[in-house]
Amino acid sequence: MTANMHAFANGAELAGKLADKVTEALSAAIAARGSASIAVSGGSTPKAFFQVLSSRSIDWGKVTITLVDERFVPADNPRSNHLLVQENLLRDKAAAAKFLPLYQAVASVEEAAAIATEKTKVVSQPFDVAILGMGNDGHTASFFPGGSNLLTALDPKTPRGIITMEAEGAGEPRLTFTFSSLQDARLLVLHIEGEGKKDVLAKAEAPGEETEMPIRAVLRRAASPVEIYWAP
Ligand SMILES: O=C1O[C@H](COP(=O)(O)O)[C@@H](O)[C@H](O)[C@H]1O
Repeated sequence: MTANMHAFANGAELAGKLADKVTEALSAAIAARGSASIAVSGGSTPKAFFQVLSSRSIDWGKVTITLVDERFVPADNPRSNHLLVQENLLRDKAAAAKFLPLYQAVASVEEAAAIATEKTKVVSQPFDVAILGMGNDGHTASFFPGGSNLLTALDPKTPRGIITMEAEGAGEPRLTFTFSSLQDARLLVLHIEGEGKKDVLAKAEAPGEETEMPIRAVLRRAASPVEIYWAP
């Protein structure tokens, strides 16, 4: 419903300030409830932020990290979001955190979604922090324009959990948390970088169908304010 823009001079400054904000949110969750949860995105954007966050003094043993979305590929695949998190976030002080992968080594992506939904039930109600990204096509999480399960994924009545998505722009079949799982995170961030993404955001903020630019569902209907972190 509400979006707040936080603009920074460069990616390094953004990474530091976003790490400050997430450190504060995870530490507050631990103080209030004894544990904390964070769902992070993959792609190319979050790498520097992950590296800065991994060195922050948080009681990481009480933090569970999972992914907003994942490709149906094992963790040694270069396109795996798990691999990105393994190499850039689950290191230094953050190596003590618990990680819940979405990918499961089973025969079908549907089976993997069912297993991942069960395994992540402990943390997603709601997340303390969810960091979303956005593609140039206006997708967020794996809510792709033209996606096989897009309407179900965006339906606020679809329960929390993970569903499958196939789309032309997605490459491999995907696993993604549903809109209902992400939209009420206590800290809901949209992390984007570059002038191109700023233009995509402006287009998404204009009138149009959610199915054409699924990020619109988050910008228009999330229960939590969307904190937009942007740098050129
Ligand atoms: O496919 C994906 O892309 C988006 C955006 O990635 P970026 O490379 O443009 O930063 C990402 O948020 C999502 O988690 C990922 O699976």
